[in-house]
Amino acid sequence: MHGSFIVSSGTLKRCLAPNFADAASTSRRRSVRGIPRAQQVAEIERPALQQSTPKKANAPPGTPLVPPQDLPSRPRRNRRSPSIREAISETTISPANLILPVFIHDGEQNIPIGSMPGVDRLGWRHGLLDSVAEARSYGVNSVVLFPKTPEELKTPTAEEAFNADGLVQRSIRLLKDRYPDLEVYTDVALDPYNSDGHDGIVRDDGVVMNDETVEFLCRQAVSQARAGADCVSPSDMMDGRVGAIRRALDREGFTNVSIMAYTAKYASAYYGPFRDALASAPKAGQENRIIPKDKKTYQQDPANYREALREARLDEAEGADIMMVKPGLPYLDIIRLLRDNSTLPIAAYHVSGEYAMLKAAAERGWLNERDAVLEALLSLRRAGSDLILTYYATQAAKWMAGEH
Ligand SMILES: NCc1[nH]cc(CCC(=O)O)c1CC(=O)O
Repeated sequence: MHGSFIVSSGTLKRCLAPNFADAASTSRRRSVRGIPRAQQVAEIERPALQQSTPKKANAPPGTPLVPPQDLPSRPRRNRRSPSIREAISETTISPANLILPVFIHDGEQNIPIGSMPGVDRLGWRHGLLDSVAEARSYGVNSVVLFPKTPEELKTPTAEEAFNADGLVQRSIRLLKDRYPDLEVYTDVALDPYNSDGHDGIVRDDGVVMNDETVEFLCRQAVSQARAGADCVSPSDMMDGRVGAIRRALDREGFTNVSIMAYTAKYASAYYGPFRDALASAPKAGQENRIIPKDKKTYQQDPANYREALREARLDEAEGADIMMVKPGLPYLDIIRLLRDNSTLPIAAYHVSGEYAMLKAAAERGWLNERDAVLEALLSLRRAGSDLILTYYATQAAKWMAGEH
């Protein structure tokens, strides 16, 4: 193995650093009249270094300690073998970092989702239990639940969200009954239950009402906690909801239930396949009512960076246990921003559109799916996230275990 790295220094200079080698030999040959060569290098090429570098006792005055052409910087030495690369690898990822989002419906069959090949709406009993069992067998022990609500149960005020016997509440009980050590996360927002397709309650004039919505979110979070959820995750982006939910949970005795806040959630085009999966996109307006066609009055503008820090300070002060950035790859700078400005764990949501892009390219043979997915997830970790929500969770854990 080492043999492959033994190349004559002349060849190395020609192959790897032709410009550097040329520059070094030219400077040696060049002579400036009346000045000794060592001094020429020192005075002409490195005046600043000459002043600050300590000198060997017996070296002539003006001799730089390390003439630059004799100590070329070669970062490739630290990449030359798998052992050295592994030894100095800065970022790791393991199945324990992953949270699997699952779509569930109130039926028995698993139903494929067109824009997310490989992901199904799971039958809430067997499909869900099987999927969780498989994830756990590869070390993924966290799930977050997203329900597909039948249209007839949706209302403008989304009461189904806190039905004690609703699909999510039943599914939490089923999961915690079977796997008490499973970490069950829930989504807190009204969109899967709201006939208008918004995360909050829409007034007739089209305003998504903040404080009224927060009251409903508190009831939703408490009902999920009562069913056994370990962590509730407000994804609605209403103001003040983290503090209100914290107080509501504590008042009901759920001081151990945590809150993973969607802190910096952007009004993104990358949620398209998710809204297909749940039929939860904003609905068209009606004659007597205005319904906003997008979520820009509550989700953040993709152009904004500082705003994420403002949201993070609020969520932290209001008692969030984990802060999330969403989507993932297009927002690596925001993950890093939060990481550097908080001591809380940071989560990243590798969303449905990111999954769909990778799948589509892989299906066409344009990307190596395994390598591209693991690189994407590693990048989310490198940017500073502790947890990653990804539809690839089980598959990625399989790849990490060396399976195909
Ligand atoms: N509050 C709803 C919610 N929770 C998670 C996602 C998107 C997740 C994904 O795209 O994978 C959305 C969609 C939205 O805000 O419209």
